[in-house]
Amino acid sequence: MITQALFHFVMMDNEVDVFYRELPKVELHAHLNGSVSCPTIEKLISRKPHLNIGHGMTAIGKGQRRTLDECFQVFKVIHQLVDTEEDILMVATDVIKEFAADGVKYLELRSTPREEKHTGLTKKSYIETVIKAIKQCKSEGVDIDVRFLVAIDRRNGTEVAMETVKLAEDFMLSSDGLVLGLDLSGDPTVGHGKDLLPALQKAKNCGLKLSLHLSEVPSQLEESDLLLDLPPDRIGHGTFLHPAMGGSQGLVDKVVKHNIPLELCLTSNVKGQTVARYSDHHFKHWYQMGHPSVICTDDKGVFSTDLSQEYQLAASTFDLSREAVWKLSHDAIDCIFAPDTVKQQLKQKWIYLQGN
Ligand SMILES: CC(C)=CCNc1ncnc2c1ncn2[C@@H]1O[C@H](COP(=O)(O)O)[C@@H](O)[C@H]1O
Ligand SMILES: [Zn+2]
Repeated sequence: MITQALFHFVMMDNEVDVFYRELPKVELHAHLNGSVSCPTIEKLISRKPHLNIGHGMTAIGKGQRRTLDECFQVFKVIHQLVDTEEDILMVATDVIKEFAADGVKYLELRSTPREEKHTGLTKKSYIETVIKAIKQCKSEGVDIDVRFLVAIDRRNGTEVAMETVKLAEDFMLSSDGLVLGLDLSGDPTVGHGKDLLPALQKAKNCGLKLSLHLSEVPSQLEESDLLLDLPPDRIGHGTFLHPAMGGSQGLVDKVVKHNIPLELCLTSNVKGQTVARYSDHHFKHWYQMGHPSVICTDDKGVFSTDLSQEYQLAASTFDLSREAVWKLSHDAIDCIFAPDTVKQQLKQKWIYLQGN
């Protein structure tokens, strides 16, 4: 598996300057099934040839764009390929090793626990299997600290959200600090956040950290206003919060007041067409304000990218010096959900790597 992770990395390496590859990085917004690389998809396809799934159906290549709806169809295809404990173990192990090969030193993976009656997969065994993969990579000495966020798919409504919070709480208490929080994701055009507020409030009260996809599409201003009062511990995308993007000063004020870091995913937003071009990305507004902004991949498999490329893209688009890029990756440490001791260890690692 190491060989395949390295192959993938060498293939992508042509496009990325070694500075970005060697830059130590923190990845805080990565959906497990959106992060599956081509070599892993190939292994999954060979396990399930009867599904007749081709590569073009699981990734969006260079220069391509898709509607948001088409992007969400891609996840459905991947979910067909990943429906057993064995698949999840392989996918999670490969994804972790690929992030490590890309210079990511700390990773918060997120995934929606799924039940698959025909294979016996349960939501509990789903999470247990991801945890098993994290522990397996650690025991093999893979140089990356990996944590897990349990995801709520907003499409599934109030009751499932409440069940997911309970599950996440159980694992938070029994996983030796591996399960740290909750993610709210899924098709932003479906459902309303107000129906999920009680579940999110409960999660917060029991000590789960919250990362919420907010204002990924323009129509969510009222929902964002409501969810920001929780407040969440981090925001995914927040594309339409800023007045320059059609949001409002009131929303920005709330984000600033609570000092809520943003997880920003340039390629995802451009390929999903919520941002027209890289130079229009809302990174520029928040970064200029000095607000905590963390570069992330979202779905490195689906969007055919990796974190080094995303840093390079941010730097070339917004004219960031190497010092500024280094500071950007260093400052991401303060936004992780793991405790202060872990932050200190990571900061030591950054200092060590800068000197070498
Ligand atoms: C369409 C598009 C531009 C996608 C990127 N933005 C996203 N917005 C909201 N939810 C997402 C996004 N990317 C992945 N997800 C969530 O992550 C799931 C896939 O990873 P997993 O099965 O939870 O392991 C998707 O089914 C979806 O619920
Ligand atoms: Zn996301």
